[in-house]
Amino acid sequence: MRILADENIPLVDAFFGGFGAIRRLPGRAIDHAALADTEVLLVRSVTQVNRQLLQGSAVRFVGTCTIGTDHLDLDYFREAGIAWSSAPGCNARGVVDYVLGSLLALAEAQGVELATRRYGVVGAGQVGGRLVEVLRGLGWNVRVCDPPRQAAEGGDFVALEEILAECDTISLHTPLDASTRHLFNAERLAQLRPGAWLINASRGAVVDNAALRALLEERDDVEAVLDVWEGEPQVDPQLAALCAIATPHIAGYSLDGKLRGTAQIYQALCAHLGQPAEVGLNELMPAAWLEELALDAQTPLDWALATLCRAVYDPRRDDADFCRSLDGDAAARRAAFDALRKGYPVRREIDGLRVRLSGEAPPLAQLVRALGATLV
Ligand SMILES: NC(=O)c1ccc[n+]([C@@H]2O[C@H](COP(=O)([O-])OP(=O)(O)OC[C@H]3O[C@@H](n4cnc5c(N)ncnc54)[C@H](O)[C@@H]3O)[C@@H](O)[C@H]2O)c1
Ligand SMILES: O=C(O)[C@H](O)[C@H](O)COP(=O)(O)O
Repeated sequence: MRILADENIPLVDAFFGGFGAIRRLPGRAIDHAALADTEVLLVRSVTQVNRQLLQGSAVRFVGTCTIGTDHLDLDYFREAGIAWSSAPGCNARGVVDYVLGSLLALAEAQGVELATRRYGVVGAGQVGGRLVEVLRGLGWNVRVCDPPRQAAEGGDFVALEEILAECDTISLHTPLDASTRHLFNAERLAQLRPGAWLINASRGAVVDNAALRALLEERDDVEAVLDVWEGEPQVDPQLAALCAIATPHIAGYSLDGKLRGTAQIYQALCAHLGQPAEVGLNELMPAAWLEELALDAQTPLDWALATLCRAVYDPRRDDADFCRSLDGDAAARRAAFDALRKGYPVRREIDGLRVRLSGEAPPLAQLVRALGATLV
């Protein structure tokens, strides 16, 4: 079996070596000619996989080691009888950690208490659902907007208008499709509350980037955190400069998330071929460099939150690296966007931490549990 894989998919040999010959290419260089006699195509989000790429090729299975599927033409796959799989939830925790780190950075810069803010989560699937659980576990005031889930399940959801009217911290976690493109357009952006924080780590085009830039130029009180951009890898440097935190689509880039993505696609390919999945992720996942922390029972809650989250990940470093890369011309900026992603340092997930509490401290214990970490 001939396999072509994006060079940024980790552990390709370990998982797929048993199936046959593997070639690797940068994701953006995968074109029709490169497919040659490829039967299994393994991609990440930067390869547009559609009729133009696949028609007339030997590809019978497409696996994307990502959560997002907006780069796949699923209608064409159906029409052409091409099997496919994505990796639902693989890096959702990394995005939650990114949002937590961004909130901490904004709170510190403005001298506000995170517990006093009102949170609105738009899209409560793999990522947003986990985020809601963490924020509510911390005891914070959270409203959730997810019309498809509301229609299917009923329950405790609110309209987007209520999020805009009531929440001063809004985090976007919808897929990108025709119904969510420019969900946050000029009109909705204009409704952001005074002092609002808007976080987008979903897909760039969920927010009208030109309208957001115009809003940020006009309103000093609004803060934006953007991990995703319209037109990636091209980013509007003026918009990035106006953001409190700007990063090159790395919110979900935990090592755990990337490896889970590869493992999930391996399992999907095994299922497609009717073979047992013999390679396991547990044996391949490296130990974290920091696994256990001790917290004194007297530690103030806000210090404990910042210490635990930042022990694992602080997006301000990614923001600093990205902002330095925005000085060059357009071609240099595009190259830097991809280079920062390709050379991304190893980052683990907050819920992998074990926390030892010295003494009885129920609120601290609750905080540790809310973060998904383990109390020992
Ligand atoms: N920045 C990153 O590194 C990164 C990493 C992972 C995922 N993502 C992106 O995050 C987004 C969420 O991923 P996910 O795994 O949670 O997806 P998901 O499909 O599990 O959940 C999306 C949720 O959004 C809801 N939704 C759909 N349309 C909506 C609308 N108009 N308003 C409100 N809710 C709506 C759906 O019902 C669903 O519950 C996707 O766009 C994905 O591509 C980005
Ligand atoms: O959809 C996803 O899983 C994420 O956006 C993912 O982190 C994208 O990373 P990429 O595939 O571009 O490396």
